[in-house]
Amino acid sequence: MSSITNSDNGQPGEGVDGRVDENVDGRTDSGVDEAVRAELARLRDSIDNIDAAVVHMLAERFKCTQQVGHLKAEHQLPPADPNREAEQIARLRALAENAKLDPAFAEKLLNFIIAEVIRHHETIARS
Ligand SMILES: O=C(O)C(=O)C[C@]1(C(=O)O)C=C[C@@H](O)C=C1
Repeated sequence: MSSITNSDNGQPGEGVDGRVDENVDGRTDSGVDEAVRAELARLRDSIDNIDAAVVHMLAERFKCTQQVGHLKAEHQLPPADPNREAEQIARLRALAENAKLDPAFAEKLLNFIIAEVIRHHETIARS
């Protein structure tokens, strides 16, 4: 091994300074360029933050829809409201287009979430 950051045990992994072993050509022993590894790690940090935000936003959305579910059950309203859904889909598709996100994907995602909400509403109505 020709590490330039690790002076000790000859094993791949972190060097004494906490950096990943890097060979003289800037590659780790696994063959990944150090700059590529660092860029991948930076992007994955952002992805992890975004995924956490998505989870928190979804949790807040489901808190609202649970309240809607109770309101609907108390007032004998049907779990699904297709007119409302059509408005939401049209709105979300427009938002997606503006944001350069595939509108078909945005629609599928919303339908997936709403299907789960309707399932929750039906459970609440039965209880
Ligand atoms: O707005 C409602 O009536 C809801 O029950 C919420 C919701 C949604 O998740 O946005 C879910 C089911 C309905 O078909 C429409 C919308």
